[in-house]
Amino acid sequence: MTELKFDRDAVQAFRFVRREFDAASGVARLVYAFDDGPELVETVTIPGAPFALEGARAAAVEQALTLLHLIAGVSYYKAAVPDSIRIDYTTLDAATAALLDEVYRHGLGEFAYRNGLDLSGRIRFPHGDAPVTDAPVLGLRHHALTAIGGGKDSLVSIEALRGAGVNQTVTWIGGSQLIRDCAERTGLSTLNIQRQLAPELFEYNRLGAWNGHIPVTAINSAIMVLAALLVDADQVVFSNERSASYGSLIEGTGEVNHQWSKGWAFERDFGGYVERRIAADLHYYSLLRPMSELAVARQFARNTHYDAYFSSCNRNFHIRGERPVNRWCGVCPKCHFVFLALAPFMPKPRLVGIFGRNLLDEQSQVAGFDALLEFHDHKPFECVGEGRESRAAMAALATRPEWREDVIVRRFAREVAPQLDDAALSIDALMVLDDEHRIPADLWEKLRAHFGA
Ligand SMILES: CC(=O)N[C@H]1[C@@H](OP(=O)(O)OP(=O)(O)OC[C@H]2O[C@@H](n3ccc(=O)[nH]c3=O)[C@H](O)[C@@H]2O)O[C@H](CO)[C@@H](O)[C@@H]1O[C@H](C)C(=O)N[C@@H](C)C(=O)N[C@@H](CCC(=O)O)C(=O)O
Ligand SMILES: Nc1ncnc2c1ncn2[C@@H]1O[C@H](COP(=O)(O)OP(=O)(O)OP(=O)(O)O)[C@@H](O)[C@H]1O
Repeated sequence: MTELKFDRDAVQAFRFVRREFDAASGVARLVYAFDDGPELVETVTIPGAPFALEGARAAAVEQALTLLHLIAGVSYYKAAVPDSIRIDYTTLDAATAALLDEVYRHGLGEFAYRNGLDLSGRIRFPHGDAPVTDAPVLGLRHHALTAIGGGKDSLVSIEALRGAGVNQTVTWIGGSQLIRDCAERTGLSTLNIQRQLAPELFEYNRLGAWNGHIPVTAINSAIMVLAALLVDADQVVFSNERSASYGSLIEGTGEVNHQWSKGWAFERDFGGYVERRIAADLHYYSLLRPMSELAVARQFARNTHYDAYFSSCNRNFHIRGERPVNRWCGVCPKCHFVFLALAPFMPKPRLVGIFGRNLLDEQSQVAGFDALLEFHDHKPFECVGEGRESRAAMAALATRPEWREDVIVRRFAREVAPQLDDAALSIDALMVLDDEHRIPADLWEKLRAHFGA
């Protein structure tokens, strides 16, 4: 076997070499390379094969496969960030290139900031000027593929869809046992899609590749769109809340959003693209877009069914490496935020029971909570709510006898709250539902009261 070499500074071009889908096995192969280096092959396996594909459905699958190939390339492109991008097998149109420029530019925002790279004007997908045709209506079955991530958000969506009478298949990507347990706990039909990154990527990381966060929700979204066409479903449902559209405000840099591909701009542009260019009746939307994180937390707290199953702690989801012992590490920003967001809406013993400890009564956690409050620090690069949500939740706890003596709450009341405007600390203001979303009108009609009350 030849030894793998990688010099990120010597790379000139990132190549999208080819993409293949084998309908007999359900395996998609996404092939990339740097210059004339070895092929990097990522595989995605959709259960349910063999798939019978012909006519307009086969054409839509090919379009979706290409979109997935182009978006999933971000994991590899980031390793060298070369000036040139080449698509070996097709010429993109301007709209497709513009979507990809946006996904790479913003989706790699945190990566660029942390590595001190300036990506503005650097990412340009090549394109021609051929005219494009609108996607046909495929007559897809009225059915939702609902993405499940093991945390509270997707469980809120799943229960809301169930309540509204929408048929759904709970769907996840990857081999997480925790997500499988949550999915099975729903009692609904499930679909587990496997994904293997090209193993050379980990080797390249070891050899000094650029590394950092990638827009994983964009990749998962493109996988789910391909899966919807294959299993015949007309909706792909995510659970990204309004708060995901707001990033961390960094002094001297501006806004950097860790969760950009969970935000509204991505949902709007990706969802619109799917309907215009892949299948006119395939609808991609986030059911929680009108809601703040606190509104989602309130909704989750109304149901105890998942208490012993769910976890929002991302340390459960590493491809390799250790996982927390009891599903919650208790010290990361997501653990901090979810504990704080649920606290106003749950009896204290229930919440402490879920986490196995009271994070708000641990002196060593002060700095972690300060970052959430945007007090002496910026919002962490994690999927956590806005600073104003954390401040409102903490202010509510400061009025509750069962919480106000805990060290972090006491410190907030003493040192942070006096510097804040009381009017900006209202939880009620954060419960108002927003009108910016892509939820089908008839469904939203049924859910508005359910979410708003
Ligand atoms: C589990 C986790 O949080 N991972 C982030 C972590 O990566 P780490 O190196 O500690 O472990 P791995 O996840 O095992 O990744 C190994 C390497 O592979 C790269 N990689 C992974 C997946 C992929 O699709 N493409 C890749 O290139 C990865 O970059 C590593 O080099 O730190 C990384 C750097 O900051 C993060 O990129 C890892 O985040 C994962 C991609 C991930 O799946 N994270 C989700 C739990 C997550 O952050 N979800 C957000 C949504 C954010 C979004 O932009 O959509 C959420 O919780 O809402
Ligand atoms: N492995 C996965 N497969 C499919 N979808 C996923 C996966 N991981 C996350 N998602 C989806 O991505 C979106 C963002 O994930 P996120 O982690 O915020 O949600 P969650 O796990 O449902 O809740 P929480 O915010 O409490 O962690 C959600 O719609 C979630 O269902």
